[in-house]
This record gives sequence, C-alpha cells and structure tokens, in this order.
Amino acid sequence: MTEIADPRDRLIVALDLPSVQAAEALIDRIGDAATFYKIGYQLGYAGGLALAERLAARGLKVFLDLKLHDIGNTVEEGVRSASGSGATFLTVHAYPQTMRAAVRGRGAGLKILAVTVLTSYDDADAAEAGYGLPVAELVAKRAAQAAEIGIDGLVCSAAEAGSVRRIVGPDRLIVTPGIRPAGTEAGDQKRVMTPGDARKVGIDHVVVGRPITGAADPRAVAQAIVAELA
Ligand SMILES: O=C(O)c1cc(=O)[nH]c(=O)n1[C@@H]1O[C@H](COP(=O)(O)O)[C@@H](O)[C@H]1O
Repeated sequence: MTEIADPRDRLIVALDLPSVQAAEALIDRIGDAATFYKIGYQLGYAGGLALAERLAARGLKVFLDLKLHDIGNTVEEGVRSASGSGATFLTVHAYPQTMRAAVRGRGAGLKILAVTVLTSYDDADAAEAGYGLPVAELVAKRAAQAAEIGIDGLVCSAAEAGSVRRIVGPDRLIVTPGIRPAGTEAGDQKRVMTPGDARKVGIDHVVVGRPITGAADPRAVAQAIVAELA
C-alpha cells in the first residue's frame, strides 16, 4: 500500500455523466472535497478527453478509464497517444498481450492499471463468458501476470484486495470500484464493499460513481467517503 499524504487522493470520483457541462457542474459542486476524477466511455465519447487535459492542467488528478483491449500494436500506440494527456492512470484489460503492449507504449507520468475481472461479474457471469475459473482465482491469475509484466496497478473488487496484495507486493497500486457507502444501492455491481471496509483490506484508491453523481449533496457524500478512507 503506497503512502498517500492527502486522504482526498484516495477517492476517485467517476464522472459517468452525459456531457462536459454536467461534469463541470458536478466538479464545481464537489469543490475541494475531491482531487481525483475518472473519465470513462460515457463522458469520453462526449468530449471528455479534452476535459481530461483541462482538469490535469488545473492540478486535478485524472484517471482515463479507456479499458483498452486490442491487438498489441493498437494498444501500444493508443497508450502512447494517451501518455500526452496529463492523466495519472489509464486502464487496459488484464490480458497478457494487452498488458505487454501497454507497458511498451507507457510514457513518463502515466501509470497503467490492469482491470482483472469487472466488479459486475460473479462466478456465474465468468462461466457464462467462457472462463473455467471462479472470479477469485481468475483475479489472482491475472494479478500475478500483471506483476510479472510490470503493470503499475490492479483494478479488482475490494473482496480480492487482500489476496491481490499478497500476490503483487506492497509497491503496486490496488484500485477498487464496486464501492458502496452503507445503505446505498449496489445497482449492477455484484462484488461490493463499503469505503471503510475497503480501506481495512489495504486498497490504495476507491472509485465511486453513482453514490456521488446521483446524490442530492455530492460534496457531502464525497467528504463522508474521504472521512471513512482517512
Ligand atoms: O475500471 C473501472 O473503473 C471499473 C472496473 C470494474 O471492475 N468495475 C467498475 O465499476 N469500474 C468503473 O467504476 C465505476 C463505478 O461506478 P459506480 O458503480 O456508479 O460507483 C464505473 O465508472 C465503472 O466503469
């Protein structure tokens, strides 16, 4: 687990919103309660990639959640292009060929996170997708491969964070979505944990979307999550 001086940096707010205007309005409402924002498909394909550069230029940290997975050359060049965006994190799916290509394309300052098994999957979903291993074993296998390849961090659910930490050692990042403050809806997430419990199992960062984006007072929810993570 890395030393993180400012507990706000442990919370990554997922800007899963339909427009740059909506994202900027949310960031204004949250104010100084958050320092780290994630831009994924929904916002990225609606002008969010330019917003990523603007947020980074303002000193905010940016996680580009592109979840790349393609032939090696395409992944390598895609990661190389994203290396100029000012983002701190970029995701790829944790397939060995994809991870090796991402490491080749990685520029200074950009950390590659490998998504092990999506937090919306349980064992039945993994079987339906053709995998012969339960989720926990698939996560462990992919974490070991990611560490061997030199990936900077892993995305998994907090339920696997303890075993992933034992596999990858203290220096690689563990980033966990599927985080739900007590009493909030899981929605389509299947492997969920509260922020406080996730912190106890040694995560570095949590990713939280709908519990903040859908809140009447997103700033207050962000502050409460940071307090649980501190
Ligand atoms: O890579 C991710 O960020 C990710 C990986 C994963 O396994 N599960 C997962 O939910 N995510 C992302 O984390 C965010 C979770 O959002 P909420 O479920 O609304 O908190 C979404 O933006 C997802 O795309």
